Amino acid sequence: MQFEAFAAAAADIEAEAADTDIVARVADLFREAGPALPIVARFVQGRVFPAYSETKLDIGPNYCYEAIARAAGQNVSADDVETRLADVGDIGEVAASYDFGGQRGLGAFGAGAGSGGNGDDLTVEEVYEELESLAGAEGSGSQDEKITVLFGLFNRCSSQEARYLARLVLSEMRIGVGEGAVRDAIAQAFDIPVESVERALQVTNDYGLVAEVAREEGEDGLDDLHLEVGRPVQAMLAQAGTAADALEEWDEVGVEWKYDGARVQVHFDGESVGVYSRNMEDVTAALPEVVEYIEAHLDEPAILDGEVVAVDDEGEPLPFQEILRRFRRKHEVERMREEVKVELRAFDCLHVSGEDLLDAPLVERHNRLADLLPAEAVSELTVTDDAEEIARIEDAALEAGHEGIMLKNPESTYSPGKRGKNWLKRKPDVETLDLVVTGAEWGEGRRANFLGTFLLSAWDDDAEAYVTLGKVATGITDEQLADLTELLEPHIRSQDGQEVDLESAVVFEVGYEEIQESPTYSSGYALRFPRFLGVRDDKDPDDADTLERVERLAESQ
Ligand SMILES: Nc1ncnc2c1ncn2[C@@H]1O[C@H](COP(=O)(O)OP(=O)(O)OP(=O)(O)O)[C@@H](O)[C@H]1O
Repeated sequence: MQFEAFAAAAADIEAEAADTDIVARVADLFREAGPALPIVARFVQGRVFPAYSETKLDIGPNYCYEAIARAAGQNVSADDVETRLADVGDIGEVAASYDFGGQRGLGAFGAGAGSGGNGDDLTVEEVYEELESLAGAEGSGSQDEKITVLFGLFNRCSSQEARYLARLVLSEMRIGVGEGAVRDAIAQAFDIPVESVERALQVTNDYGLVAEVAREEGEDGLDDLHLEVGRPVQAMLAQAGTAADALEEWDEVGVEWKYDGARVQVHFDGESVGVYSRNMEDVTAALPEVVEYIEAHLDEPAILDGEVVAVDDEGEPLPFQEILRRFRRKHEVERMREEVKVELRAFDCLHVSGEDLLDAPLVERHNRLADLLPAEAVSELTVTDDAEEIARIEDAALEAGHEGIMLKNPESTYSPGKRGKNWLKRKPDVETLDLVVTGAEWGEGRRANFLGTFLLSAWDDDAEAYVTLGKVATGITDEQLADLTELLEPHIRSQDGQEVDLESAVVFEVGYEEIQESPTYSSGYALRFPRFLGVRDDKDPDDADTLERVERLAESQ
C-alpha cells in the first residue's frame, strides 16, 4: 500500500467526529490495505510494533526534529523545528509545513532520497522496514544512524505523509482510533462477529495478526488462535468494591489476600522462563529469584498470573516501593537482590501444557495452579458466602501486612485487559467511626448468655439526643463477646425480650463500607456492612463522633 494512501485515510479519519464514521473509514482502509494490512492495523493506532513486542522505536524527539530539519533544507535547524512546534503544538503539523519535495536534490544526506519528489512511491511496508531497522540500531553512532534513516524517510514524503510519519515516530498519532475502533473495524471489514475479533485480540494481543487472520481465514481462523507461551497478554483488572457488593452479586465469593507488590505474568515453556510486567514489558532480567523458583518447581509449560512481593529477612512483606527499586535499578540486579528479596505469589493460571484456561471458571483455574506450584507460592483462595469469614480473612491479610483483599466471582472466566465486575479490590476502611453503644441484643444458642448485636449511635446536636445509625455484629470473636457483655451489662437500663436498652457509656470504633441515607434508623443514615474494630476505652461518649461528622462523611463519599 502506498504510504500516501494511508496518510490520506488517516486525514479522513481524523476529520470524522462520530465513532461509527471512524470505524467505517478504518474498515475501508483495512479492505484496501492489501499485504500491508498487519502494519496498517497498528499504524492507524499510532503503533509501529505489536504491543507485546520487545522492539521499541525509542527515538528521542530531538532526533526527530533534527531529521525533519535536515529534510527541510539547509536553512532549517532542529531548533527552528522545535520553535515551530512550541507555536503549533502538533509535530504532524510542523512536519507538514515544510516543503520536503522542493528541497530534494540538495542531498548531501541523500540516503533513500534518490528516487523522487512529491508523489514518490513510498509504501507502508517501506516505512515499516525502515523504522524496524532504526529500532534495531544500537551502540555508538546509532543515534546518527537513526537520524539518517528518518531523514531518508521524511525526504521522500509529501506534506500529508510527513504529517503522519512524524506523529507515528513520536507516538502521537491521535486520529481518534483506539483499540475498540480497530476491533470493530476488523469485524466490519471482514464481516465477522465482534466477539470473535475481541477474543482473538485477547489471546494474541496482536492487532496485525488478528486483522490478517480475519481477512484470510475468517471467524474459524480467529477461533483457532490461542495463547502462546512467551507472548504476554493483558492482565485482568479489578474494580473497587465491597464485601456487601460481592455477596449481593454472587452466591459465593472467592476471597484472596491482596498483595502489595507488582503484577507479573510468568511464562514457562518447559525450559526457560519469561516474566512480564503489567504493561507487558519483559522484566525477566530484573527478577532472577522468580526465574530460579519457576525453573526449580514448575514441571509443565504454563502461563501464570500473580504478584511479586518484596519481603524482609523474616519473609514479612515490604512496601511496594521496594519492588519498584528492583525494576528501576535493573542493571544492578545482583546487588539489589541482596538488599530486597522478592517472592512470587501466583493467583491465576491461564494456560497449562498446551491447554488455554481463559474460559474455565476461576475455581478451576486456581485448582490447576495449586497443582503446579508449592502452596507457599500460590494465593490461598477461600470460597464462602459468609460475611464474617470475609471479614476474618481481611483482618488476617492486614495483620500479615498486606493491602486488603480481592473478592472474585468464583464462576468467572479470565478476561484479559478487562476492568470488569468479576474482580473487586477491597481496601481497608479509610475512615472509621467512634460510636456510642445505646442498645444490644442477647445472642442465641451457644451465645445466649452474651450480648451479641450492638446498636450504634451518634450525638445529634439539634435534637440534643443520641440517634441510631446501625447495628454491628461482625468482626467480634467469642472471647470478645464475653468481655463486651461484662463491660456493658452494668449499663443496662431496661430489657424487652432479647433487646436491651443501654445508657451511653461505651464507645466502639467501627469500620464500614458506606454511609447510606436510610429511614431504618433514627439518624436518617445507615452504615453499610459495619465491622467492630475495638472498644475505645480512652474515649467517653462525649468524645465520640457526632451526627455532623457522619453527615460530612456521607457527603464526601
Ligand atoms: N490475589 C490477588 N488477585 C488479583 N490481583 C492481586 C492480588 N493480590 C494483589 N493483586 C494486585 O492488585 C491489582 C488489582 O487491582 P487493579 O486491577 O485495579 O490494579 P491497580 O490499578 O494496579 O490497582 P492497585 O493500585 O489497587 O493495585 C492487580 O493488578 C494486582 O497487581
